[in-house]
Amino acid sequence: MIEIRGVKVRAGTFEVLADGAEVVGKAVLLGPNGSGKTTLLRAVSGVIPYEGSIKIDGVEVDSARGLLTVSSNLPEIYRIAYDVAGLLEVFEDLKGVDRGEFEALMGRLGLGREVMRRPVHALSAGQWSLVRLALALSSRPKTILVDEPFENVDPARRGAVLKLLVERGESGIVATHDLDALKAMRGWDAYFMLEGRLYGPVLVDDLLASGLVRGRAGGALLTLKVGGVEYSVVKGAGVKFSEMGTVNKIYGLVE
Ligand SMILES: Nc1ncnc2c1ncn2[C@@H]1O[C@H](COP(=O)(O)OP(=O)(O)OP(=O)(O)O)[C@@H](O)[C@H]1O
Repeated sequence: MIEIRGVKVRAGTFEVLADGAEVVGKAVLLGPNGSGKTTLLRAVSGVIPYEGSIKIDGVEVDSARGLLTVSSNLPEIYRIAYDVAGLLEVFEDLKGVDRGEFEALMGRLGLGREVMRRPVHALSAGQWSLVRLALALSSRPKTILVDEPFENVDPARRGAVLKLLVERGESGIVATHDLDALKAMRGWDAYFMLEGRLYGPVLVDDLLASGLVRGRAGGALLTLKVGGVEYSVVKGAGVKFSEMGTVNKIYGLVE
C-alpha cells in the first residue's frame, strides 16, 4: 500500500500538493503535460525530497534504504552504465534483477538481442523506455512506480506494455496522459494531477462511464480545478473520458 499524506514537493518554482491518497492495489495517475505527475512519482520513488509523509507498506520513503521491493522506470535511476548489458549487470547486483526474466520481458516487448550491446545513448526514445520498463519489472517488484510507459512506444507494442503493467506488481502507480489505456485498467483507482494538485480516487470503471462538465455538479464523482475554474466528473454526461484520447485535451475543452 502507498500512503500519501500532507505532501508538498518542489520542482524549481513549481509545487505539487498531494493529500490523503491511499493506493491499495494499482492506481493510474492521469494528468496533462507539465501537471506534476513525474514530480510526485520522483518523491514516491525516494529520488527527491518532500515534506509530509509518503509511506510504502508502512515505511517512510525518504528514510528507507534501497526499497528493494519497489521498482520504478524513472530515467535518472538508469543513468549508471554505458550499455544495456552493463545496466543489466548493475541491476542484477543492486536489485536482484533476474537475467532470464529480463530477457523474456525484452522479447515480449519486441526488443531483439542486439539491443543488449547498444550504448544507452544510442537507443531510440522508445527502446530506452521499454528497456527501463523491462529492468524495473524483472526484479519482480511488489510495488511498481511507472512514469509514462507508452511515451514514444509504437502502437504495436503498447498492448504488450499494458499487459505487463496489469500483470506485474501487487500495488503501484502508473502515471500517464493516455486515456485509451484505461480500458485495460478496470478495477484500478484513478487519480488526476492538474496544475500540481492531486484529485481522487475515482474507480476507472466509473471514469470510463463519465464525462467532464463545467461547474460544480450535483452527484459529481470528483470536482477538479483547471485555470481557476471548477469542472465536475459526472457519470453519463459531458465530454466522455473514454473518447478523449489524452488528458491533454482537457485544456482544449475547458475554455
Ligand atoms: N527540476 C526542475 N526545475 C524546475 N522546474 C521543474 C523541475 N522539474 C519539473 N519542473 C516543472 O514542474 C512542472 C511539473 O513537471 P512534471 O515533470 O512533474 O510534469 P508531468 O505531469 O510529469 O509532465 P509530462 O507529462 O510532460 O512529463 C513543469 O512545469 C516542469 O517544467
